Formats: sequence, C-alpha cells, structure tokens
Amino acid sequence: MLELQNISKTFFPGTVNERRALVNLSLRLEKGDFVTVIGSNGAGKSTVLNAITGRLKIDSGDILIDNVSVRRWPDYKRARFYGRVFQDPMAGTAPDLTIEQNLALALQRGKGRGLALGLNSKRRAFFKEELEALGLGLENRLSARVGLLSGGQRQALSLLMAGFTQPSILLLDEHTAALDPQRAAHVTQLTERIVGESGLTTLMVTHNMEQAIALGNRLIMLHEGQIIHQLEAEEKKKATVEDLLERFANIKGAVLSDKQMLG
Ligand SMILES: Nc1ncnc2c1ncn2[C@@H]1O[C@H](COP(=O)(O)OP(=O)(O)OP(=O)(O)O)[C@@H](O)[C@H]1O
Repeated sequence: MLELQNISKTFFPGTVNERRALVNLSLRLEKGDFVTVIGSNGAGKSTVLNAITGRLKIDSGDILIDNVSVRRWPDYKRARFYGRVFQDPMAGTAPDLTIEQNLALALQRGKGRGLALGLNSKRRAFFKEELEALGLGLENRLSARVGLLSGGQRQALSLLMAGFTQPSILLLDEHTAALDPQRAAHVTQLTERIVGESGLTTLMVTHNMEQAIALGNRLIMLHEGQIIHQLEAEEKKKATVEDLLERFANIKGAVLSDKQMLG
C-alpha cells in the first residue's frame, strides 16, 4: 500500500526560478493496484517518483508505505520497500558484475549482507528458472557480464530484479522508452506478467498512451504537479488514446512529446 497525502514540492522557492513541481497531490494505491501515470513534459511525474524514493525531500504532506510514514526516512532506509526500473537500461544493473552476481545483489537488497553470501547451487537453480521465464536465453549466460547484454535484455533483468524481493511498491520510470518497438513490446509483456503473477503494487510513468491504457487497473494524468484526471477500473477499460489526447488538447500550456502524440 502506498499513500501520498497532500504532498508539495517547490524548487527554488522565493526566487525568479521558482517552480511548483507538486501541489498538494494525494493518491492512494491499495495492495495490488497498478497505476499508470501520464502527463505533459514538466508535469511532475519524475518528481513524484523521486519523492517516494526519498531522492527528493518534499516540503509538506506525508508519504506512507504499508501504513508507515517514511517522509523523514533517508533514501537508503526506504530502499527495501520499493523496486525501481529506470528509463536508462544502464541504470538498473551493475555492468561489471555477472548476471548471477546482479541477481544475488537484488536478492540481498535491503538485508545488509555481502555479495559472497548470495551464491550457492540452490540459488543458481532458482536464478536459472527465473531467467528462463524471461524467454531471452539468459539462463545459459549466468556468468556473462551484464555490460555485454542489449538494452532490452538489461531492462528485462532489471524488472526481474526489481520484482524479486516482492517490494511493497514497484516504480517503473518510463522503463520501455529507450527501447526499439519490438523490445519495448517484449518488456511491456514481461511487465504485465511479472506484476500480474506477483500482484505487485505498481506505479508506472509512461509517455506511451497505448501502454498507459493497456497496462494496469487505474490511470492518472498529471499537469503542473496535480492530478487533473483519473480513470478507475471500468472507465479505464473503455478509454482510448484519442480520449486521452483530447484531454491533453484541452489543457492550456500542456506540451506533448512526439512519442506521446503518436501514442
Ligand atoms: N532538481 C530540480 N531543480 C529544479 N527544478 C526541477 C528539478 N526537478 C524538476 N524540476 C522542475 O519541476 C517540474 C516537474 O518536473 P518533472 O521532472 O517531475 O516533470 P516530468 O513530468 O517528469 O517531465 P518529463 O516528462 O519532461 O520528464 C518541472 O518544471 C521541472 O523543470
């Protein structure tokens, strides 16, 4: 469960560069909710994710994970509650470590143990099984350096790692945006499967409206740091890319990227 209670964040307050990135934003995700987040450039999407992880301190409001307020917790203390997959395939994995070392690290995450403790035959068998399910042949490359993998393979691995520890909340930060259409489609499918199988509570930022409609059970649209439109289960099922584009067209000052315009 994740709850954002009236969170606000202003950059450079009181200066000519003042920018209100989040304005009294409230959102509650029940266990198993999968919420897709869309919004124009500068709407506050990344700021929301950074506020949840503690990378950014909010000015006011509160953030609860599993009913515990984490607002005053430093980012390292929050790390065991969430998994995050970034847009940049290079960001979520360690390129100089092997596939199995990366997986072992993910498994140890938040437990304060060393890498050496992470590998034994039982674990290797588990890793192989998990990798096999990705359908990319990575189960035969356990000792390959992750830096040698393609962007799509790394994103699939990041996703697997993020879901490994059954985090209270999974944060997906435009995680398919840097991939070519075919790989993006594969990682989108994997997302659906991994989230679905584990029933992970998920918040996914995307610029792709088709993906925002296809995945998840709820959708929110952000603009100028506020939620300006929400679609719940049944409404979301009926929504179309055209509906969303029309909403954007009616927002004064909303700037959509080419990717968003193309769906
Ligand atoms: N570290 C920062 N310092 C100053 N201003 C910032 C900072 N981070 C974000 N902002 C501003 O806060 C607002 C929200 O930014 P944010 O990155 O959350 O938007 P976004 O919805 O993720 O946009 P995009 O789709 O372009 O990535 C923007 O006006 C942005 O310029």
